[in-house]
Amino acid sequence: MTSSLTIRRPDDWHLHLRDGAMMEAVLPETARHFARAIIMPNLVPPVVTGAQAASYRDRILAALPEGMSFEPLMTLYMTEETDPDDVAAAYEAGIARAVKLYPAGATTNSASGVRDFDKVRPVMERMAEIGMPLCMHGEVTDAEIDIFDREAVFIERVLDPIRQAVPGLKVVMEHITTAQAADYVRANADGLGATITTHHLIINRNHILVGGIKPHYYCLPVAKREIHREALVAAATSGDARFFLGTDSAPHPDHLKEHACGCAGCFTATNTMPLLAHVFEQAGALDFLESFTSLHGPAFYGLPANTGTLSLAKSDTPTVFPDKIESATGPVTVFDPGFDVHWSVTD
Ligand SMILES: NC(=O)N[C@@H](CC(=O)O)C(=O)O
Ligand SMILES: [Zn+2]
Ligand SMILES: [Zn+2]
Repeated sequence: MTSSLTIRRPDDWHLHLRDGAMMEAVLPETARHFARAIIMPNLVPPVVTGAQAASYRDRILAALPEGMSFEPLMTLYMTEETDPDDVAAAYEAGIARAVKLYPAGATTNSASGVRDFDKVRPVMERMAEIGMPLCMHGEVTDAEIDIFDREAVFIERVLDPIRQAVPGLKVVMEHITTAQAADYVRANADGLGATITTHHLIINRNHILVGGIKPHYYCLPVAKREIHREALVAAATSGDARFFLGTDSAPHPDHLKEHACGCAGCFTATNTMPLLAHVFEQAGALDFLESFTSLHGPAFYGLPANTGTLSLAKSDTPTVFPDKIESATGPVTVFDPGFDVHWSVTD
């Protein structure tokens, strides 16, 4: 039985840090274990321009506690007015690493996102030329499409046509939740990757709905059937370099989760690494944990892997994680996997 493990320091390729008091509360939770993260731009107002991304990056670095090191990798929120020159300049200056596409209305703070994909074609063409990745929230928003089908329909109606129309565009399918998404990634070798969250490797839709509604398990894309969770575990633990960790850790204060119209998002920054060690061990794939959390992401983004390490150990007694993180905007519930986890981060 493996009881300890040292891997290269991991990165999080999809993270929500928010801003202000919430950012101060959640940033140490990520910086404690992760060297870098792709920072999502869905603030209010969104981070659209290179100048906005640079000032958001400065606010993140200013909020970082003494003695912690962390590199935020910034993204730009794509709108129908996004200027290709501004995007290219921000990429070339190292200010922005990727652009994020939210179909308008698909998720938290996506109202300024894209309605007409033809309008953003020039930006995507420019990105393909310079090799800048496009991160996609892959769900259609049509009222008549069932929420559990929105990712699969997005692949057919939006993602595949965009990839045909803009050859060479590097795309990350963010937080994939279906077997169809994993299959699509595998079937398309060139410049296509996918992030997988911690929580989608653990919960299926029953966890949200059976025995009473569990608002802390509600996120977008919503967790699907068990067969899809199994497909995600198979993809994440396969060693296939196109799949890598993006926690999508998305803090909302409890009073907005435990609400008649509860916000979407699971907060997993605090316990992601022990949870993943558990999931990978259960799948008999502990040897592939490092490639999923620390090697495939940098390779996709064209960055070096981290030189530092992270050590985990397994003990006989279950690890106790905090139930909540306190913030000046209210407590944030830490994702509860619903089973005992014996792994913890030791160093
Ligand atoms: N995943 C979520 O359920 N919520 C995210 C937005 C997103 O990543 O879609 C958030 O910003 O709260
Ligand atoms: Zn999303
Ligand atoms: Zn997200």
